[in-house]
Amino acid sequence: MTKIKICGLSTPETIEAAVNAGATHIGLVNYQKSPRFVSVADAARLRQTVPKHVKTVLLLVNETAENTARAIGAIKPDIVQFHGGETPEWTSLVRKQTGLEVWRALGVRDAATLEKSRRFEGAVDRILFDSPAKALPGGNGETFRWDVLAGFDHRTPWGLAGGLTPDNVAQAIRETRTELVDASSGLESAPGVKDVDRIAAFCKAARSV
Ligand SMILES: O=C(O)c1ccccc1N[C@@H]1O[C@H](COP(=O)(O)O)[C@@H](O)[C@H]1O
Repeated sequence: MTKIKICGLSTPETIEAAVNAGATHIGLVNYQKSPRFVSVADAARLRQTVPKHVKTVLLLVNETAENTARAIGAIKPDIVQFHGGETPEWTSLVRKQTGLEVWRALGVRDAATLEKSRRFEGAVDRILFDSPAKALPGGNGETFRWDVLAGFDHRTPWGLAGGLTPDNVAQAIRETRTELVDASSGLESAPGVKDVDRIAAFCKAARSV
């Protein structure tokens, strides 16, 4: 069964909707420029509402060591997702010091950029292939050419992100054979406002494959 991460949740109601729809992971975005930003204090409260069988992913972008430690200590996520320019040395260090699962997002432009993921072998638990950064480093609602992933020799577990919606997620899974899908802005009625019906439709479509 494909793992499903619903990211950028900011209310107990939408977390409950994602859990009830079958999400395996929920994401909390602690990045101030995002319309999905949740403060450390709010994220810590929201995290308490997530049942144990669902993993909580804390998304950070180019944070300082101090802020990273503070956020992890307060929120106690299961997974930390780095979505900026974090180095393999940094992801490795966080992984070792916290014992948490660590993911790193990479923007895919073409086949050559996939080679970049090699740098993170042994330094992360999962690579998230996303569209290249635009106004935001992620959460831009844009897909990339999934065929670029075809034939790539993945040596690290990976997931697919970038512009996934209830309408394209089944095709994305069939085409890429990804074991995890991650969606955010495609499940909203307005920037930062998650739509519970779209969350349910997304999970249903992902589980149908
Ligand atoms: O969601 C955001 O605002 C965000 C901000 C900064 C970095 C990443 C962000 N979101 C992540 O980007 C991918 C793709 O999102 P989308 O489905 O295209 O909207 C996903 O991992 C989001 O969690």
